[in-house]
Amino acid sequence: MVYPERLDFKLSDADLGIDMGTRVGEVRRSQTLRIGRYSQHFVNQLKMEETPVHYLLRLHPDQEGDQKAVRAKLGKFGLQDEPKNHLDMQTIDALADALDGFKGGVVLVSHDSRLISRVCQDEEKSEIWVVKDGTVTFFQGTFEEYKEELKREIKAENHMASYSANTKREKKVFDTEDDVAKAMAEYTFNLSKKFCKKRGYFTIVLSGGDLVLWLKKLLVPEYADTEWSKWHVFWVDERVVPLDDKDSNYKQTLDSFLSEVPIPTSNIYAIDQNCAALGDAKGAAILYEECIKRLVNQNIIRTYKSSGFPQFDLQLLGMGPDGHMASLFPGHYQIKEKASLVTYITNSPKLPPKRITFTLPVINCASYNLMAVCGEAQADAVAKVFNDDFNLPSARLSADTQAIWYLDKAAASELPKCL
Ligand SMILES: O=C(O)[C@H](O)[C@@H](O)[C@H](O)[C@H](O)COP(=O)(O)O
Repeated sequence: MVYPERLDFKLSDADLGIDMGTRVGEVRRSQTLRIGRYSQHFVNQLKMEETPVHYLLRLHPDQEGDQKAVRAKLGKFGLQDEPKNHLDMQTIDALADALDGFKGGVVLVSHDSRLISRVCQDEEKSEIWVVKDGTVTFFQGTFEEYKEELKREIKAENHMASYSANTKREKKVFDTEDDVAKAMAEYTFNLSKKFCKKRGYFTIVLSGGDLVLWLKKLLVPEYADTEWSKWHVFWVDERVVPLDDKDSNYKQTLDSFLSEVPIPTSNIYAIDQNCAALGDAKGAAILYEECIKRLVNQNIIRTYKSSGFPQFDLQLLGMGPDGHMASLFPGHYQIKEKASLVTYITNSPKLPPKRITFTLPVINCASYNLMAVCGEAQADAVAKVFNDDFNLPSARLSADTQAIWYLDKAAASELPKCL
């Protein structure tokens, strides 16, 4: 592999991968670029009546032009690293005013939320980059939204309890994906029968991904006596896109399965239509949680023993190659959320980026959790889960009565023989 115009740069036999979101390019220094440095520690050398421009003119009296010309030469781009150190409140405000009025570009590195709030008020003129854990990531949103995100993160950390599984993880391996889909349908049918008889309702939670198509296996004559009218259908996670968008889990499930069975429309709980249309993930999560609580009050959804968390009869889940389940992704703090029933993410590694998701306590309170995973792409994550690598959200899956994994041979291919 050669790089254009860089014949001295050559790679052979290299296996390269580029992560989503990575920007690749070459950084070159413009020949006209001149870098100047003005340290605030020079403060003692400045005379009270002297501005930085005066100061520079004093050092370089040979500069051509008046003050204005010198100021113009000072540059169109400024890098300000913790500029407020040693400044009092009034001077910080003056700095903010100056930065606001500055016509060039500024990279401001600061811990001072007040200064950042002032300078990054206008989303059109500024953007937030978060420097954390050795990386810099672009934050999609305003600084106020970033502060709110931080508060949620801290709250989630505070609620973090040590993981303890309610039930032992079980598994069944099938020859093909089709066999997994059929077995999943049979499992669902049997539980529907059990709960409809026992309670007169069946609360079932679906997810997106391949599962949407596998549900079609329920449409065979064998399961014709399913009591569809008693079904109440929820989503463990949903993409916050308009309900008629091709990416909506609701739309996909409606098109492939729900439109084929007589489940009353009022028993199908999609996310709020307006929030979905506006891409308002936070609003969608709040309203979905309210909806769940309302159904708990109406005794349609049971509650889990003493904790009072909602308890669904069955959840059908899928896992991504990175080990995520629902919209709980590795390395994202939503997995630690213990206070809410439903939370949201606006930078999901799996697109689309805005999603809502049940939190781990809600997922694990379900009576039955069936995780169906097919394909070689997931084999590595499956092996990690069965080796109890709890960095993978799916490894934390449990249930009140049974947490069972249905795998095809390809997904199970990296499991050690002993497991
Ligand atoms: O909305 C979603 O994307 C899902 O609910 C997600 O959690 C899914 O279940 C897994 O990513 C598995 O997806 P696949 O079945 O496509 O591998």
